Amino acid sequence: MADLLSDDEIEAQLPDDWTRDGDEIVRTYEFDDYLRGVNFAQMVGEIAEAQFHHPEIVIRYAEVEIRLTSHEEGGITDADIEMADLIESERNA
Ligand SMILES: C[C@H](O)[C@H](O)[C@H]1CNC2=NC(N)=NC(=O)C2=N1
Repeated sequence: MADLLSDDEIEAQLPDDWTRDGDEIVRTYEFDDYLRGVNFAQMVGEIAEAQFHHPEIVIRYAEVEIRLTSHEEGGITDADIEMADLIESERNA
């Protein structure tokens, strides 16, 4: 079981454009159309399966919101930061 990160650790490790919302880290990505968002959500799902760490994904018209938390630990851990970093890498690939 991973350790919960401190407030300072979260602030220091949060990737650009991600924000903290209580026990979650969150980012909303914008797209030119709905299906690009759907395809992005599929890619995030594949990363989540590979990491066995699953975000909440909300697909809206031309935007996708990703929320990450570590349910078993009850807060934000390295696994959430790593997922955010991996999603950023894929989004910017
Ligand atoms: C049983 C438990 O759900 C699994 O061990 C994994 C699956 N994916 C997960 N995803 C997230 N975000 N947090 C978890 O604690 C988690 N646990």
